[in-house]
Amino acid sequence: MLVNHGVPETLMKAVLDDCNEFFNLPMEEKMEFATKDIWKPIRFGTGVDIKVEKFFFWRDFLKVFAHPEFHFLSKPQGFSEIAQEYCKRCHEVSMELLKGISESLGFEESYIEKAMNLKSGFQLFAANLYPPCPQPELAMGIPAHTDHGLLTLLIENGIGGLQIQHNGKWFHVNPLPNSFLVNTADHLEILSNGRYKSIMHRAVVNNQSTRISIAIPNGPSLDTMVSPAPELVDNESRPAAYIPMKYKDYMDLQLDGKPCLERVRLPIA
Ligand SMILES: O=C(O)CCC(=O)C(=O)O
Ligand SMILES: [Fe+2]
Repeated sequence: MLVNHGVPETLMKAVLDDCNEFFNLPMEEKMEFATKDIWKPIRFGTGVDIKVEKFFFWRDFLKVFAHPEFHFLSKPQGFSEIAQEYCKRCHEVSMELLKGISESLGFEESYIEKAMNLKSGFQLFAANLYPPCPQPELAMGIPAHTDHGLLTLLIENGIGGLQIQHNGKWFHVNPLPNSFLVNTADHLEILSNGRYKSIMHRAVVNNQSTRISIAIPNGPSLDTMVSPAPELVDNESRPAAYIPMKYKDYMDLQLDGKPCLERVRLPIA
């Protein structure tokens, strides 16, 4: 949980309000952006009422590519400007955190920025809507997963629902007002050769209030080949635990819905 991050409270509130307005648009207007193609820069999806195995998935989402090129929608009015400013501030916060993380791994502060080509890093604006669900015990907002990228900055509208897994158990996360929840993600685990772990998380739903969350994953540039940092690999004592893969190709792995990290993790002795 990150506080004192310098991103104005008014901006965080404005971007959540605009997401609420977007989700309140008539379904036909949102369905213009409905696609299963993950490479479309603006993508809307609705999962409410879709049953997968024994659960309903109770979530609508909007995903927009925000960096290196900023795409956005023209509705609701003013959303694009607010979201652009918000994404820029999140990019700055994640760059700062990654400087500290570089140092914690024994590198100079710009190591991750350079190695992952963050000047043209891929950033996504991902808003989630979880309407009240009449039978929350039969539904899941978003199933257990880890995020791609390096760091995800998450905020919500004061209604809880996020859970993270620790030692095989699920824990509710109750963020402080105006804080960011920062999740370490798959490519930080790969780059650090497992020193940082990608956080397994999910979102549950409730039968009272509508929850909105905004996740901003910040990743390498799409054509960066990501592998464990050579300085953190020692063939005798600490062999590379992940196979190298371009970030873009890793994103394509998501298409079949299986956990991607398992596909690049090597069984090490
Ligand atoms: O809504 C949440 O708290 C989690 C959202 C999430 O994990 C995601 O969008 O990747
Ligand atoms: Fe996530």
